[in-house]
Amino acid sequence: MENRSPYTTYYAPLAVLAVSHHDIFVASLFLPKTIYFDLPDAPSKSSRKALRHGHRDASKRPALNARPSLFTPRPPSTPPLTPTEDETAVDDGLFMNEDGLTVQDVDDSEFRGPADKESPSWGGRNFQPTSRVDAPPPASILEHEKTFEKAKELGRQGVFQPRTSRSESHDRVFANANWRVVNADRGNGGLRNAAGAAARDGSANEVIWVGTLGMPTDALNGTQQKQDIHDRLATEFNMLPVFCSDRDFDGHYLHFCKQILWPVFHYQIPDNPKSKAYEDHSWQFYVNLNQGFADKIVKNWKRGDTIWIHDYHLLLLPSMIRSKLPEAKIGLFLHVAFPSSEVFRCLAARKQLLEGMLGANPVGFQIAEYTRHFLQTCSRLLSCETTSEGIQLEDRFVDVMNTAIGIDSVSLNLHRQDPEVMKWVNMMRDRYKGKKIIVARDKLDLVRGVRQKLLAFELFLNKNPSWRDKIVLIQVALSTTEKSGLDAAVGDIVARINSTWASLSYQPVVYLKQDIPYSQYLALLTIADALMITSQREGMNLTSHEFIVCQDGAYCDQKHGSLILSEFTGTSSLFGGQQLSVNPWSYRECSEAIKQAAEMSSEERATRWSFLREVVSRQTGSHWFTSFLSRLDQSYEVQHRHDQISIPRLNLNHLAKQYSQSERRLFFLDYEGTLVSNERSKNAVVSNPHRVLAVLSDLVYDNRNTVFVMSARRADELERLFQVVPNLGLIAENGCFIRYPSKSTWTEFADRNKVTSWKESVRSILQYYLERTPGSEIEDRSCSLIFHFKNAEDYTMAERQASDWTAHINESCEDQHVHATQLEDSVVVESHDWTKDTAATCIYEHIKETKDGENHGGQPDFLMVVGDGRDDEKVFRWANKLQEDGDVKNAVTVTVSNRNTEAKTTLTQAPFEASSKVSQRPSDLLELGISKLKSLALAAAKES
Ligand SMILES: O=P(O)(O)OC[C@H]1O[C@H](O[C@H]2O[C@H](CO)[C@@H](O)[C@H](O)[C@H]2O)[C@H](O)[C@@H](O)[C@@H]1O
Repeated sequence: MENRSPYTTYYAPLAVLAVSHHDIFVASLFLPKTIYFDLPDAPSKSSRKALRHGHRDASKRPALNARPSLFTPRPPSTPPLTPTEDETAVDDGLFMNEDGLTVQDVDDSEFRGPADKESPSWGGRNFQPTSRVDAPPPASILEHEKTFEKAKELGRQGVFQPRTSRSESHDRVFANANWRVVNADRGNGGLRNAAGAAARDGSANEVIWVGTLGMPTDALNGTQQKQDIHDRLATEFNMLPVFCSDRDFDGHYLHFCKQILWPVFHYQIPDNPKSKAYEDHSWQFYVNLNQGFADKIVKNWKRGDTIWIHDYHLLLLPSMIRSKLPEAKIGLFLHVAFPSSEVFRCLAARKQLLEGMLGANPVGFQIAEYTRHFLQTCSRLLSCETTSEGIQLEDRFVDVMNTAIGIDSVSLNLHRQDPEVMKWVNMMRDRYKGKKIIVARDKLDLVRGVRQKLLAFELFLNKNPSWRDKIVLIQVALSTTEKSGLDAAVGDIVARINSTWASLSYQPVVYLKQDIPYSQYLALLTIADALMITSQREGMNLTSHEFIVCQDGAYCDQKHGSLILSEFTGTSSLFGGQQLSVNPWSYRECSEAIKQAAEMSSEERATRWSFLREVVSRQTGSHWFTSFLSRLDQSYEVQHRHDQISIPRLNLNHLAKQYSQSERRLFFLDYEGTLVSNERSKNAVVSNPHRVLAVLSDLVYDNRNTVFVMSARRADELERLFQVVPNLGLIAENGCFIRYPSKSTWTEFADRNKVTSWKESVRSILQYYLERTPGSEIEDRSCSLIFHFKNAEDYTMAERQASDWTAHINESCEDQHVHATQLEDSVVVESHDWTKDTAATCIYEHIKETKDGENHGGQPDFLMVVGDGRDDEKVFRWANKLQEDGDVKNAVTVTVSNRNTEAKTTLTQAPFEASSKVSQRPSDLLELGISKLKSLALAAAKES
């Protein structure tokens, strides 16, 4: 351990963890390690070392003083001595940057291999097995219904993928080859760096990684080798490999993730009319792969362990694990953007995906915008109750929060000291002397906006011809699995700019369609006058952070370069406007930003840079890693405490004792769903109102009792219902109106002007939907508006759209303190200002102040609240607090529902009762309880 390089991400051996504590499983699609097979005809490690150490064919090697080919004028070419693909990512001690860029440990001082040279296609490397499937299927699959028909005929599920002609001998070669564990060249470098930094800083325990090897593994099926690989990774590297079939991986990653989720999460809706079919066909693979992860984690989990799931590849995993391990501590962090609900709803599997995510607690996002979108999407698509903090499910609360990832400057600074970086800094400084340099390194997919950037640069040159010869754009483009024709389009633009503006000594765009070694990458960030990011959407963008660190002037006099940054990146929202923020869709704006960057005074650059440096230093990867884990602990603690306190059933004997010992009693009894079954429920059995009335009459007979019934109904309806119990107090329209016992007048709490104003706004929205939903109607109550769609001609459609109407009102009318709630056949809109608990508080204060004995007055020493709905929870909380504060001697709060609650007792059926033949409904149970109180009350009355 002591000898490990400071650059190396450290993964402690499993044995150490086993004795110490609870484990942290970090589930991410790709493990930080993969396997290199030493095949008979592949270069051995020693021969590869020899290559790196200069024993390569001398005729192909440039002289030491040769100009670095990276920046040789046209055609842009590969840097000298670029090792072949199979040499990449094979040395231990690699460092990853955000995009999974592999970088050699600088201990290996002579080797400067390329990083992730061409983002090798899955199964496309010659030191690893080939996939059993052809991936991806050609785009033409969408044009040929017949292909699907044929697949169906053959009884196959999923994407129709012809078998490759891979031979049996291929499998045998790999089954018998020697192998080594090497650093993986794909995956989330930002996450790995953060985990490594947190471990180094001692602020988080080492983790057990769970992921795939990022290579086809069917060829290893049934071999001892597969088991050995598994065991070695588990025991020596703390990594649990998930082996899934090549077909599942292919369908999951290349199809569902890359063709459906990645574009949609970045606002690019697949517009092929047949892409729905495409999505359906790859969905099952997404499910299968997630299930593979779930099985692996469930098998290895023990009580107290933490599970932290990462990114859009594994969205079903939280609920898959939750269903097997209800008590597990599970967190989910989404690294990519989360789109607006309007975009997310285009996904066919939208509900499954959201429900999958909600198995976690907490769910984390990079920035507030994504959190907001997620909350809105859940509210709209799942019709669940949301607050700014999270989502209230029936049985638990899911915290939703944002905490942005950062970089590890410590490690980055160590790498910057590498003499190789200095070598490249010096070369490039000389090469571009007197010129402004704009740099960029992006994946070449539509989302990253490389095309827009080049067009903006072209516009800049067109508008500012005086800058010819004085400015260069160096664009590094990493290839992706995306097949979009973008490649050719970008190539054309580069050619056009260069052919228009180049001279014998000047090439305006240096375009490298390949990745570059890390040392060159760092050198580029160091010598640049500006970094230009024009992503159309991006979860964060850590290249910007790395750029800021490299611009401190420590290794180059060129410093404090400008950051031209798309406003659609997560990073943009953190940088307080000190970046040159651009809308990548506006070429004009981007070209002006280039001009501004090129002409900015050094004072202004310094001021902006200092601010950005401060943000980057504060928001580190290590901090992100530990703060998410501590938030996960907190969420779990709260949840667990709640689960642990199993709410006791109401003890009637104890209640009777409290009752008989008290002198002034105050009752708040909810009506719908509590005293009578909820008529909204499809299976409702309406209670016998006469029995309810009889029980209430008995209760109010004792003048030490003051009883209020709380209801959503209108005042006149309640009056009619309870006219035979005049001594009963009533709360109508969920707290807007109160009628005290024995009074005939109502007190209204709502401010009429306010009500009129919010109703106007809400009515105009409802009116719009009313006109488009024949059969629906708007009910105008004094303090609420109700949109009824029970009789809608197309009920199914109305029911489906109700969550959108609800969300629309909640978004538009937030400032007016109103809230819309979707019920079974209606959407109810009412004010936040007057609720059941505000009414209960008023009544309590009023009764307290009223002279003892006069009109049920005097300080209550017994308070009972019974209810079932979410709106009753606040009344429970209020009553519990009165007891805690010593204001009321006995406060009894009772729920008659199964939701998680603040009530101290429940009247729901215990499991054994539920199975008994004569099962009772909550309202019956309450009647029983009240009947018992009635007898006590009568007995007490007789005694006195
Ligand atoms: O291409 P994939 O294998 O599907 O992975 C998606 C990307 O994951 C990583 O980027 C994401 O996380 C970064 C760190 O939180 C964040 O800055 C970025 O915006 C996210 O997209 C990885 O760095 C990329 O290379 C992957 O493409």
